[in-house]
Amino acid sequence: MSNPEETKELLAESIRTAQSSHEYRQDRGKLLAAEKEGVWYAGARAQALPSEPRTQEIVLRIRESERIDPTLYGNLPSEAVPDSSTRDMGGRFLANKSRIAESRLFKIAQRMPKGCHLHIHFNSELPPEELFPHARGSTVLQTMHVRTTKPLSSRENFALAEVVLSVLPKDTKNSDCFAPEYNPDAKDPNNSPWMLWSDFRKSFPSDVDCEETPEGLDKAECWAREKMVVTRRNTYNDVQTHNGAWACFNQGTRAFKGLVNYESVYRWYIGKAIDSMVRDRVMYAELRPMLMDKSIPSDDGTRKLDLKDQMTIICEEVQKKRDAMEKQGELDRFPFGLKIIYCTPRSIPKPKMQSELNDCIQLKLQFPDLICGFDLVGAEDRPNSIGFYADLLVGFAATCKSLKISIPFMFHAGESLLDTGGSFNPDNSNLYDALLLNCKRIGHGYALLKHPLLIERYKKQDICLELCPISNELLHLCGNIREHPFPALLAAGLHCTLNADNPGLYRGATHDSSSLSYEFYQVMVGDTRMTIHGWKQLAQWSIEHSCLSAADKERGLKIFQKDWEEFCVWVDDTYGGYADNLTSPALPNLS
Ligand SMILES: O=c1[nH]cnc2c1ncn2[C@@H]1O[C@H](CO)[C@@H](O)[C@H]1O
Repeated sequence: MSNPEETKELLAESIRTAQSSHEYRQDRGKLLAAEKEGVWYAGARAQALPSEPRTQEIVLRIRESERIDPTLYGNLPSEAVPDSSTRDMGGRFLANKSRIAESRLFKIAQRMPKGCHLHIHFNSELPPEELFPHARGSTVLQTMHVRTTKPLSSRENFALAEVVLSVLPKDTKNSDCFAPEYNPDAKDPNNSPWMLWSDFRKSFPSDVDCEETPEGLDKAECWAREKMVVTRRNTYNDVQTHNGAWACFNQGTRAFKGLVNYESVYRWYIGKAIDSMVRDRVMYAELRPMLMDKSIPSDDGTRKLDLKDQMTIICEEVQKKRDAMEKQGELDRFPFGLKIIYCTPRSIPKPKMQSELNDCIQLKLQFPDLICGFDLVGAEDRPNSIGFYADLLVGFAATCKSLKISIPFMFHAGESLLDTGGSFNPDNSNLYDALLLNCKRIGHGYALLKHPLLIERYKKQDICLELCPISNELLHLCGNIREHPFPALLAAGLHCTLNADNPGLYRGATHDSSSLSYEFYQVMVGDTRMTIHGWKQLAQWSIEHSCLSAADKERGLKIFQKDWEEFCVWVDDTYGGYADNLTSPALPNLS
């Protein structure tokens, strides 16, 4: 033990060291500067407009003031237990939804030019609230049918039953879903489980409770809607599991399909989907329809429209929209139309996969400018892995090469916490096969951080990640955006884009058509290191990694640059004064 004199001397010495610790502070400054220099959005920052630091300052001031604003989030650390009106900024998406609607930061995210939307399932751009009015409309009044997987004769069955909508000829034999003797078997050729949707709506009891009752929908529609969309109750309830969330979601997509897949609405949908993207400041999209179902019905249910008919409708409606926009002098808002990524389920046997691959090539030959990729869909924790089909996929790539056509793979890969390709063996991870099969981009890539070698290889092969953060939360990969690995994936140097995946099913009960705006909002509140240079970089990558031609990409980037300039001016004009008057804490220097 040292004597008191020695202790005194040591303490005096340490105070002297602290006073002369400039060196430490300098080292620390250098360390931070080095990290900032190599930050993932350095490219966008290097080309920032002179006005961008100002935009950055406004956005940060607003974000940080909204974090502590008691009417929005109220995230002030305190010993007092906060009241039930507080929410975490970057907490659960659906719980925060009503706050986001009030947020200035969200309004800025809505106004921001987004570039391209590269990962969105075809049916889910629009919410069910916009589709139900069509399903009760005159053209399908006699033909829109419904079946349930249980008789709706007890309260319990209302909760348990799955629902499917479909347009069928008007002479379809009608059943009564509400009768105790209702037979739901859809596979038995001697049974017709279908009930006319208009009868179903009339017979629907008035005392069935729904979690959400969006304006304009009747009881039956609210009930059916809840079988389709992800709600707070079905995703956040404390006994929900990962598989449970996926099962609900899959039931939802099966139910939802019937609302979009008939001739008049399919046609109407294309234009409306484009309108919604334009409002969301998206300039181009690559949509993913599930094309294993080969046809959709005409409104009277008597004709079948095959894949060629469907693709023709898409081309016609895109052209109509282009013509209308050109007339308004607004073609730059959606200059390249749409492209289609052929999707088929990962659950099918090999011979079926072979015929799907053949169908994809046929469709590409018929619609060379429309078909731009091939993907496998469905939960990755269920069979099959991509590797299971490797021979067929290698053969497909070789066939495309000899036909001189390009159909790059854009597989869902790494959208999993198990990362075992639907097996018990981590060696079956889809992330290996996505690399070896030369994917142009992958859907999600959530699990990629587990593979440092793959990270390097993905970068080398310039494989872009289509991140879908809200989808990942709602399907139980993470608890909220702050737990999502996007900051680490970006910091690892991977090129990423932001995507809404299934916005029509993820939006909650609000009549608004934003989809990508929510994703951009989420990353800004999900990581304190996100900046508007980061926003811009993500949008620019979405153009660079799209399937547009080199000339279109160049044009797209030019349009984006002009839109970005206007955006920065708009932010200052609209929120500059407001932000200057905020008395928020000292802001971090992120520029
Ligand atoms: O995030 C996803 N991962 C994998 N499959 C998906 C995802 N979202 C939708 N689907 C699947 O795509 C088909 C058409 O929508 C549906 O089968 C749905 O389950």
